[in-house]
Amino acid sequence: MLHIQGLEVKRGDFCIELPALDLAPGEVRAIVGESGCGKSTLLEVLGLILQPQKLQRFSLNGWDIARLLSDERGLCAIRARYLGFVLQSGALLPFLTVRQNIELPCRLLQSSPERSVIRETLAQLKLTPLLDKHPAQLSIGERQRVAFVRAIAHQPKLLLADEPTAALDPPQSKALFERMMALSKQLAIATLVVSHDWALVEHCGLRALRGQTDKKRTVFIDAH
Ligand SMILES: Nc1ncnc2c1ncn2[C@@H]1O[C@H](COP(=O)(O)OP(=O)(O)OP(=O)(O)O)[C@@H](O)[C@H]1O
Repeated sequence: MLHIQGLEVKRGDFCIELPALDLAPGEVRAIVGESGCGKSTLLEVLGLILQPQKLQRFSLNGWDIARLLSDERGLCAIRARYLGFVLQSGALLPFLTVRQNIELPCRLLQSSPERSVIRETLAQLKLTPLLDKHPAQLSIGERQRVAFVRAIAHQPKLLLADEPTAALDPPQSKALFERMMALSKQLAIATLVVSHDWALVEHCGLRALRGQTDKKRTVFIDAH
C-alpha cells in the first residue's frame, strides 16, 4: 500500500529522515518520539501537504507519488479520495453539525458512506447523541472523536492521525485505538498514528516508527 525509501524533509535548519517504510492494507503503525522531533511534519509529507527535499521512492496505492510531486491537482485528488486525516485540533467546520461534518467528505466526493460502519463507530465512541450539535457545543475530546469518524467515513486507503487521543481520558483513548485498529482491518485502511501514549501503543501491540533525534536531525526507524 505505502512504500517509502530515502525520504528527507527540512523544516528550517531541522532535518527529518525516513529511510524506509512499508505499510500493508489494514496495518496500523504508531509514530512516537519526543516533542518537536518531527512527527507531525512526517505526517504532513506522507499526507502530500509538504514536499520532501529528497526522495528515492514514494508509492501509495500503486501511484508513483515521487513522480507526481509537481502535479498539485493530481495530489489534491489523491488526498481527497484516498487519504483521511485526524488533526490534533479536530479541525471540524464550525458552521456544520456533527452529522454534516461527518458526511461532508462523501458529499464532496459524491460517494456513499458505509452507513453501518459509521453508525457502529458513533455508538462505540458515544457520539450518537451529539449528531445534531455544532462543534462549539462539544468538548475538545468529543471533537477529536468526531474528527476520527469523519476521517474514516469515505473509507480512505491511508489514515493519518496526529495524536487523536490527546484530549481523551484513558478508557476513551483505549476505545478509540481499538476502534481504529478494528476498522483499519475491516476496511483495509493502512493507518499511521502519532501518539505520546507509549503504554497504549504497547497495550495494543502496535509496531512503531520511533524518531531518534541528534542535534538538528531526526531519523525515524522501526522500533519493535
Ligand atoms: N511551520 C513550521 N516552520 C518552521 N519550523 C517548523 C514548523 N512547524 C514545525 N517546525 C519545527 O519543526 C520541528 C518538528 O516539528 P513537529 O511539529 O513536526 O514535531 P512533533 O514531533 O510533531 O512535535 P509535538 O510532539 O510537540 O507535536 C520542530 O523543531 C518545530 O519547531
